Amino acid sequence: MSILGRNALNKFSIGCRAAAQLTPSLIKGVNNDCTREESNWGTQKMNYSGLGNVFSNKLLRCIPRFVKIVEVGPRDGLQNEKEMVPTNVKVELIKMLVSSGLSVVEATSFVSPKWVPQLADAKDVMKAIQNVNGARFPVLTPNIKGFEAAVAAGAKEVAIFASASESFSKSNINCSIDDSLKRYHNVALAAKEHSIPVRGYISCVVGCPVEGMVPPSKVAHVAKQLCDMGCYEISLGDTIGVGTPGTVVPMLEAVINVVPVDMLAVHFHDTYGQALSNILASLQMGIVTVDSSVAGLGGCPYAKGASGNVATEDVVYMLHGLGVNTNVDLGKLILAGNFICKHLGRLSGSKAGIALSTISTRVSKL
Ligand SMILES: CC(C)(COP(=O)([O-])OP(=O)([O-])OC[C@H]1O[C@@H](n2cnc3c(N)ncnc32)[C@H](O)[C@@H]1OP(=O)([O-])[O-])[C@@H](O)C(=O)NCCC(=O)NCCSC(=O)C[C@@](C)(O)CC(=O)[O-]
Repeated sequence: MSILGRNALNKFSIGCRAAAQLTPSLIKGVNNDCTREESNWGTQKMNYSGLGNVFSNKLLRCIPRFVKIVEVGPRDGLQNEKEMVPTNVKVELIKMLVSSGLSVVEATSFVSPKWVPQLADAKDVMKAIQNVNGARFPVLTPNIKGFEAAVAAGAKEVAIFASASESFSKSNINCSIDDSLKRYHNVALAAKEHSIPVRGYISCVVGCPVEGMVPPSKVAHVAKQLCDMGCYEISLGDTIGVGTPGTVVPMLEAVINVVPVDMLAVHFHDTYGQALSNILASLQMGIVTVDSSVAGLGGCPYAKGASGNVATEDVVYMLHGLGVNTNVDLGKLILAGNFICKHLGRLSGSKAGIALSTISTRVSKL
C-alpha cells in the first residue's frame, strides 16, 4: 500500500472511532408492521413456519416488505474493466437481468470515452435495448453534453453524480463540488423540460481515498442540493467500501434530517466485507432502495483500492431470507451473473451465486 493510501486509512480509522463514540444508539428502527408468511427464493417458495419468534423480534419488524433493487452491473460493474466487453455481451447481460425481474437496470454512461473507455459504446447499447420492456434503463450523464447525447440515444431517465469529497470530485469529474452542482443544475433543468426523471448520486459518503473520513454534514449538504434541484431519488455511495454500520448510521441520520428517507437509496462497495451489514442497518432506518451489481462486479476507475459493489445475488438472498419481496428470481439472476463471469473469465464475486451454482444443498432442505 502506498504512503498516501496508509495515511488515508489511518485518518479514516481515527474518524470512524470518533463517529462511533458520537452515536451510541446505532440502530434506530422505523416502526412498520411487517408480518409476512412466505417469500420467493429463486423459483421456490420458502416456508417460514417455525420462525415466529424471529418475526416478533423488534429489529426485524423494522424491515420493509418490499425493497427496490437498482442493478448497476452493466454500468458501475463494467466501467472499470480493462478489456473491452463487446456491446452484444453487455446487451445480453442487460436482457438477462431484466428477465430475472429487476425493474431498474443502469445501462451505461454518457461520459467522456477518454475518461471511461469501456463505456464508449453507450449509444449502441441504448439502441440495442430500445425495445426491451419491463425495466427502466437510467444512464449516467456528467454534463449537458452527456445529457443531450443520452436523450438522442433514447434514454428515458438519467443520473447525475456528485461527491461529498472535494478530492474525489476533482479526480472523478475534474471539477469542484460546487462547480459540479452548477453543472448538474443545468442538467436537471434540461431534464425537466424533457420530462426526464433524474437520479442523483453522491460518492464518498463515508470515506474518501485521499481525504479519509468524510463528515456526515458534507453528505447532507450535497444531498439537500440534489433534492432541491429535483432529483427523485438520491443514492448514497460508499465508493471505497470502508463504511460499517458505525459510520453509515450517523451519515444516514444526517441525510434523513434534510431529505425524506423514502427518496434515498444506498450504494455499497464491499471492499471490507461490510456491505450486507450496512444494507441491513439502512433498511432498519427506513431505506427501501438498494443499489447492487450482479456477481459483485465493479470498482471506480478514479477510486484506487475500491473493490466491487455488493453482489445483487447476495442482496436478494438476504432480502428473501428476511421475507422481503424483491420481484427478482434468484435462479435467473445467478444465470446472468454466471454469464458475465464466464465472459470475463473469472469467478463470481457473489457468495450466494457461487454457493447456489455449485453446492447441491438447497435452502429448502435446510
Ligand atoms: C465530466 C468529464 C466529461 C469532464 O472532463 P473534462 O476533461 O474536464 O471535460 P471538458 O469539458 O474539458 O472536455 C474534454 C473533452 O471531453 C469531451 N466531453 C465532455 N463531456 C463529455 C461527455 N459527456 N461525453 C463525451 N465527451 C465529453 C469534450 O467534448 C472534450 O473533447 P475533445 O475536445 O478533447 O475531443 C469527465 O471527467 C468524465 O467523463 N468523467 C466521468 C468519470 C466517470 O464516469 N466515473 C465513474 C462514474 S462515478 C462512480 O462510479 C461513482 C458511483 C456513481 O458509482 C457511486 C459510487 O460508487 O460512489
